[in-house]
Amino acid sequence: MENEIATSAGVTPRTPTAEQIRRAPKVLLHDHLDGGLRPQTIVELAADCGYRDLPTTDPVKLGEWFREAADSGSLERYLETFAHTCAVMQTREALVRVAADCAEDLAADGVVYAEIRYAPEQHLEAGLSLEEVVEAVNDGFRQGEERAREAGHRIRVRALLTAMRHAARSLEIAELANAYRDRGVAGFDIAGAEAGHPPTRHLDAFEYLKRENNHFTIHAGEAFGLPSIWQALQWCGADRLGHGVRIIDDIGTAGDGSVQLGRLAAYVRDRRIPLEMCPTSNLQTGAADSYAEHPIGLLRRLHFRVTVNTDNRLMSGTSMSREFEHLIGAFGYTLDDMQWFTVNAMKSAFLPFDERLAMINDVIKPGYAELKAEWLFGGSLV
Ligand SMILES: O=c1[nH]cnc2c1ncn2[C@@H]1O[C@H](CO)[C@@H](O)[C@H]1O
Ligand SMILES: [Zn+2]
Repeated sequence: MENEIATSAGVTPRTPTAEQIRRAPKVLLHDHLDGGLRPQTIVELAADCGYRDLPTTDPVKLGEWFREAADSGSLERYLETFAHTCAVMQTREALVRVAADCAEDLAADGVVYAEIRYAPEQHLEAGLSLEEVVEAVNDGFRQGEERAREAGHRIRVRALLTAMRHAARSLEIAELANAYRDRGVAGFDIAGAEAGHPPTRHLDAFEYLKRENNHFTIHAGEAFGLPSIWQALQWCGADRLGHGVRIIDDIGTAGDGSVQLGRLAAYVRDRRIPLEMCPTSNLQTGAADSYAEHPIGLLRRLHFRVTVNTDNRLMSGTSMSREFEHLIGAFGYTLDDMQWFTVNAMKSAFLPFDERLAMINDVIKPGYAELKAEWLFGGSLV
């Protein structure tokens, strides 16, 4: 789209180009390691480990298969596709490679800070210990950061350890997250099918993490409504909400356009609870009907602490740039809006405060300032 230039009164907000969106610094808080593999890598790892159940070994068709299979309107069916990615992530070499690819791909897409989650308990089939899984993934992230640096990109990656909500290992995984806290692991999460698996089943894990002054997020309010969000916050004490889209059910809009927040929605906004929103994933699992109708539009207008995320780049055929392209198409967002979402995400990261502040002031704001100034010079400043 053609960029408009300044009016005499000031600068008309311009629609960012695809290239600007890619180059803009972005922060990613909700992305699953086992949901972001390159199709080519899956095919090669399957051949290496003798996994024969892939639906196809053609990388292009495999990418399409994941997107279509995940596009079912149900979270449970969406999650079935992870059997294939987890199957090829069972050795140290495979985990290092997938984690390194992940960091490299995100950096090439302009992501400067990412928290990548995965469930260590899903990578033990070939005999690795939980510790070996964490160390392999950490090593992969360091390799990917290094490869990105060589390619001229800067990214920092931290891991979040996920426990599966239908299983019974959450306390053990929480202890693992705490043990690796100063070694690449920034926090904890629970994921998996939401209906029938309330977060309160894992209270001992959350209470342990709180006693240890550690951080956690909970997938809540994605496939299931307000009770799940309420439990995640008021029983479990989550620092952030994975998705949280159903908070919209506690927000009423009157005929005159005025908005009324229920007690829970008001609490989420007042306490600045970060919402890790993943628009494309939500369209696939039926949590929203279209980008234009996605609750992120209203929540951003109401100044909730909203962040933009990918969830599963493979299953959703997406990237951070693509998520922003969809939102810009639906809501007319500008670089200022992108910066607002990005600063929100950086403020909400599980990094120490001084590092978050430095990322905002020394990386994110200068990055956006440079992009916003380009129209003055008719091109890139670099
Ligand atoms: O959107 C989601 N909601 C709930 N669980 C998910 C979602 N995406 C992925 N996983 C689950 O998290 C595990 C660890 O990464 C994945 O294996 C998948 O089962
Ligand atoms: Zn998720």
